[in-house]
Amino acid sequence: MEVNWIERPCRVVDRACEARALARQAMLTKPPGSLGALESAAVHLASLQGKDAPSLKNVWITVFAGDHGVAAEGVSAFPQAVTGEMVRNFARGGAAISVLARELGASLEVVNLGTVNDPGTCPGVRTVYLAPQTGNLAREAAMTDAQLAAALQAGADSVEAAHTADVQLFIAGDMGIANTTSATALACALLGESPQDMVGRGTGVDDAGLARKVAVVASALSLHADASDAREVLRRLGGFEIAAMVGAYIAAAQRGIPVLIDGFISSVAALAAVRLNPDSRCWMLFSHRSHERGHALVLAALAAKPLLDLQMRLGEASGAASAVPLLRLACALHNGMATFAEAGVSDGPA
Ligand SMILES: Cc1cc2ncn([C@H]3O[C@H](COP(=O)(O)O)[C@@H](O)[C@H]3O)c2cc1C
Ligand SMILES: O=C(O)c1cccnc1
Repeated sequence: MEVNWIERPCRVVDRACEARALARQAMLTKPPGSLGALESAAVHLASLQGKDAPSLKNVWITVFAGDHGVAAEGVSAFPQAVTGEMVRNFARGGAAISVLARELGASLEVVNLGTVNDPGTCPGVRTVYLAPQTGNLAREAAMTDAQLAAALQAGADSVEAAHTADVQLFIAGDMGIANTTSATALACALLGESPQDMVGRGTGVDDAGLARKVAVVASALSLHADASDAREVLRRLGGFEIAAMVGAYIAAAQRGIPVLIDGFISSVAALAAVRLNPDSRCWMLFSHRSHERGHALVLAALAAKPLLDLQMRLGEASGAASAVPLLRLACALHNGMATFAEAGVSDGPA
């Protein structure tokens, strides 16, 4: 039987290029390590791109959208109709990620996997219709096997389009009212954490909403406690857009395209991707620490140190997009600084 594509090997990272990048950093006119995370990011990008001069000229962003049945439990501060409305807003260029993508000169693709409030055909939106929404994970499995497979494939298809466009970085973003509930349940199940330690306010639920969210995640975890592996956990507790992000992260690692992880939702998808295909972890850079409560535990489980902590809690890939200018600076420093020898600056101990 053919191995499921999810399990196929990831591209091997270029360790010789990494060693050359580390050696170059040591020769640049600065005390070793003084540019901190900008140094390690440049070295990481060089090793992933297999280029002595890493570049982030062409950046690709896909926002995956999908609705969640669990919204019916009153776990979001906003109505479910917002998901479809925001798809239209992305298409018209008015969302935060639309502005950020324009500023970065990045390609922005929107993939609608199914919303209750159907935005219809919008320019720049690829529709991969799975259902109006997932099943309510507090009462049933979120997805069927076929829906999960199609969502994973939708993510891989975006990576294929990005590959054809010859991009140097892939960013995935999420849009789906109630998806912090889904992502939190998924993270709790994958990490064995308790809902009390993970559930946050998402779009800004009040204390009663927070208590409801904790109860919903707790009952979902007991309902799906017999889920046998990471794929089944993802099928039962995930969302269309979250599964598409998982598929995209794994496909990018297999294609050899570095990915920049966004906030909480994106990191939970990254965690699921790593559980399904552990070598995909090498291809991930982490952009920011979200204000959403559970993010710290998810980042710790991935041994991830994000570049920024701006108290952002939006999703849509907005945190990742905000970190791109820093990564571009990291590349420019790596490629453009003079070495001690070139500049005639003394590099030895005093
Ligand atoms: C106008 C608007 C734009 C958004 N863009 C991203 N999100 C973010 O908030 C939602 C998750 O939070 P919760 O679980 O509390 O519903 C997701 O749609 C996520 O992408 C938005 C939310 C709203 C309201
Ligand atoms: O960090 C995130 O991804 C996030 C946080 C709150 C709401 N939506 C997304």
